[in-house]
Amino acid sequence: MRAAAAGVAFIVRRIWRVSPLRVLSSVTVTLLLAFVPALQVYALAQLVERLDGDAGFADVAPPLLLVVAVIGLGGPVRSVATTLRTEAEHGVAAALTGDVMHRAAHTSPSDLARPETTAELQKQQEIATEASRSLFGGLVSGAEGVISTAAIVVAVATFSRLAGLLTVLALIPALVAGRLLARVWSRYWDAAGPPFGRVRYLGNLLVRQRSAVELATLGAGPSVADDAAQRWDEIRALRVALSRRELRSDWLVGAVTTVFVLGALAALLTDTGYSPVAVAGITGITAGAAAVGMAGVHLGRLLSTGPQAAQLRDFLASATPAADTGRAAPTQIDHLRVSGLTHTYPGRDSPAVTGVSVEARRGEVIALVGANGAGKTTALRGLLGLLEVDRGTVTLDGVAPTDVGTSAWLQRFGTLVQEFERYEFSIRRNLLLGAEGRTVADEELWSALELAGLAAFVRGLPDGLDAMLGEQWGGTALSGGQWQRLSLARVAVRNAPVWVLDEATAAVDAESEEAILGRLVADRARRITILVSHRAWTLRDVDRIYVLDDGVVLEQGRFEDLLARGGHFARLFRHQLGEHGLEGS
Ligand SMILES: Nc1ncnc2c1ncn2[C@@H]1O[C@H](COP(=O)(O)OP(=O)(O)OP(=O)(O)O)[C@@H](O)[C@H]1O
Repeated sequence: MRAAAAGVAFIVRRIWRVSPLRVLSSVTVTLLLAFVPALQVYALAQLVERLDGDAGFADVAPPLLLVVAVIGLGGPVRSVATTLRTEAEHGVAAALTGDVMHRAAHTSPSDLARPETTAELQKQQEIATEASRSLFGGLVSGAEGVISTAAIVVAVATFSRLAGLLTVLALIPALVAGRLLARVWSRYWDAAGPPFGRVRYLGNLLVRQRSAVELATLGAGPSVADDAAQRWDEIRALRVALSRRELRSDWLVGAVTTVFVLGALAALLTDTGYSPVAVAGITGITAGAAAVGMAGVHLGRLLSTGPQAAQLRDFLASATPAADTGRAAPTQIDHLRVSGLTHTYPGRDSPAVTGVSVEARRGEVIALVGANGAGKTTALRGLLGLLEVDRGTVTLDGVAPTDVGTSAWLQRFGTLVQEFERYEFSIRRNLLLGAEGRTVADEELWSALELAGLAAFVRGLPDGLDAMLGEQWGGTALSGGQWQRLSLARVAVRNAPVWVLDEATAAVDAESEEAILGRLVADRARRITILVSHRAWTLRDVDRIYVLDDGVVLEQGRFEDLLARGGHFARLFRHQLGEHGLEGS
């Protein structure tokens, strides 16, 4: 109950900040409507009293006109109330969805790397759009129901106090049912959350251009659609079970309410001595039953969605983890040291990396190599502070991630990840994504594009740096390799003191790859560069290669030394290198 009240209060405050005028007008009009049934009772009572054999039109005109006005204006005024309420609801949904997006945007990358965090964000986004809307609607309609009931009870009580009392008591079953259904609804949301998330994911696969084309090419679209349909079935089954319970509860509430209504009618007829004026009271009691139902349904809705809104409030208020010290990141790092890094992923028996130690000085290019699953990416994620490692330390010039906080730590890195995203923004915006808040001259953007081997292509575009990317926005399409070059250029614009390039040129053609790596190596002096590569020849000029196998560094050294040793490295690259070393070198 307290959580529901807290949630309602939160939504009311938020909606008030968004559009106070709409809230005020919506509440005022709805509350006015709440008095309509009672007014009707009053007008009818007046009418019946004046209807005797001697009455003329002038005698009955005032109450008659009141009845006509109440009935005639009721509909249009209600649609004004609905319009105002819907506008206010949309306003609060948009504002809260924006709040969730900002909260997501300020979540630390290490937190975002955990699946629970993204699941929570999705859940809160749903609450922001759905629950917040129904809550405001529920609050206004619930208030209308309660005030309506109170006004009717007062009107009916003028004929019979007992009838008034019984009408108000009819509220009890509706409230009890609302409370019970609130629990059922919250269990439904818990159970339906995962299939809803899955359906959204599958739906996106079928409508997002890249995955849709790939699935269509594979001929796999229908099976993904079937999969989605199955999840809908699961959701439908849960929803049907819920509807059945709602139905049973409605019947029960209806039956008990009917008993109260019958009691109220009997009391009314007895207390009015079966006089014609009882007609007004009868109208009041029947209108009261409807108002009671409305109050029960909407208050029940408040009880079920209120706690969710309270959850949303706590979620939005929760501090983003790893507050930073506020110190500016250094522009130069002399020494990187990773010592004894060990990490076991949740649910795994053995560590993905064990005791990994890596070192690099400014100006050096080092590489991590190993078969798929050897632990290279895990080691890099540990280095970036994106994992809570079991053991081991990472320092840059003696400073550890915990000394400065996650985002300040990450400012020291320019990272190109294996699964880089294709941001369908303009080229300029793409390049500036890692340098937000810094003024970057166009020359800097061009030299980054030069490094990544993309400058000639961008110069050829009519809008140059401002060319929009992504065909679905009427922009330019890029090839896979061009997207990767753009991501590399972004790392260059970021200009961080440590570059982490996880297969940065895997999609680039061999000739261009050689040129890009040549430029990277030539330009190495100002930074520490860490590469992950599966192509032997890209490792020739690297200062030190760390060879990982099953999460352990088996060998380290320069390219020729490792080859000469004939160990794991030599075996790993045997096919690429041919019998006597690098073919064609
Ligand atoms: N999020 C995760 N949860 C559980 N296990 C994981 C997770 N990420 C990776 N692993 C496991 O950890 C091991 C090392 O994976 P990692 O991604 O570090 O390998 P890698 O050397 O980078 O491989 P690749 O060359 O394919 O990129 C693998 O066995 C992988 O299945």
